Amino acid sequence: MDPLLVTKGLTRRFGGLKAVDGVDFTLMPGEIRAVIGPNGAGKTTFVSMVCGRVLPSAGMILFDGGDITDMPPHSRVRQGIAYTFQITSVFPNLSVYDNVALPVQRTLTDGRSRGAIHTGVLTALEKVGLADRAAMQAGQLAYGHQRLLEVAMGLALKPRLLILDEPTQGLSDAEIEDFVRLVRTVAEDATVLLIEHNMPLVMQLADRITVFDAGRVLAEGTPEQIRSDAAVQAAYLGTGAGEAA
Ligand SMILES: Nc1ncnc2c1ncn2[C@@H]1O[C@H](COP(=O)(O)OP(=O)(O)OP(=O)(O)O)[C@@H](O)[C@H]1O
Repeated sequence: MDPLLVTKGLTRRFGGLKAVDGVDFTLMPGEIRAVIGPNGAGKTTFVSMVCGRVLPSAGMILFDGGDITDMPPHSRVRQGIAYTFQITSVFPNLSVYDNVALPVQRTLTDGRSRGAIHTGVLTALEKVGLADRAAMQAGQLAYGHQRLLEVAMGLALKPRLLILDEPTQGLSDAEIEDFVRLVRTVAEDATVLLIEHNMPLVMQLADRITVFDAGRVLAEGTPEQIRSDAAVQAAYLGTGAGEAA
């Protein structure tokens, strides 16, 4: 099987700081990959380069074998890279339904078939458990539900790669359980790249974990391998990141 995503020597400098420093990374199709690491380790900068919001200072990004390093973000979306970010991107004055209808329209070649839009919106909302809130104004949703709406907006693009940046931030324990189920469902059709600070969730959900530290990959492996990695424990797990961060 060929990798879905590869980065080679991926680097991003901000002034004198190397936020991401020569990262070689490979993601196989169908994987659920978690990216973990201390605050400021470069996780968000890394995934931002994958989706095109931040341009690399050096290095290369391959998606499904093709070089996307210089491709604009909207073209990457068309290739199947969808992302949700820490800062909520829902339109608060639109309904939940209309928020999801926007990305659904982007996936339709004619863009106007009401039936196809309706089906696409409901499928995405049902996956995240928000179908019964379709008529609500998005800004009236609880914070956790707004995060789920973002995931629905990402799913509506029918991505091959779904990038989630701290999706469980602000979710209750019950919502996190639903989220775990949701990601497993998503992973039946797509590859998931997840930045997440909730370690029990990462250990439970990820097939593999990549640990960032100071812009570099400190370790990579299965949850068991990462849990027992001394360098990871010293840099991260030992610092109480399991409870908080
Ligand atoms: N646009 C920017 N301009 C300057 N410095 C930046 C910019 N974006 C990120 N940085 C710096 O790059 C480093 C990596 O930041 P990044 O947000 O990628 O880390 P992170 O691992 O995602 O952290 P967190 O867990 O806090 O989200 C940090 O030192 C940060 O201050």
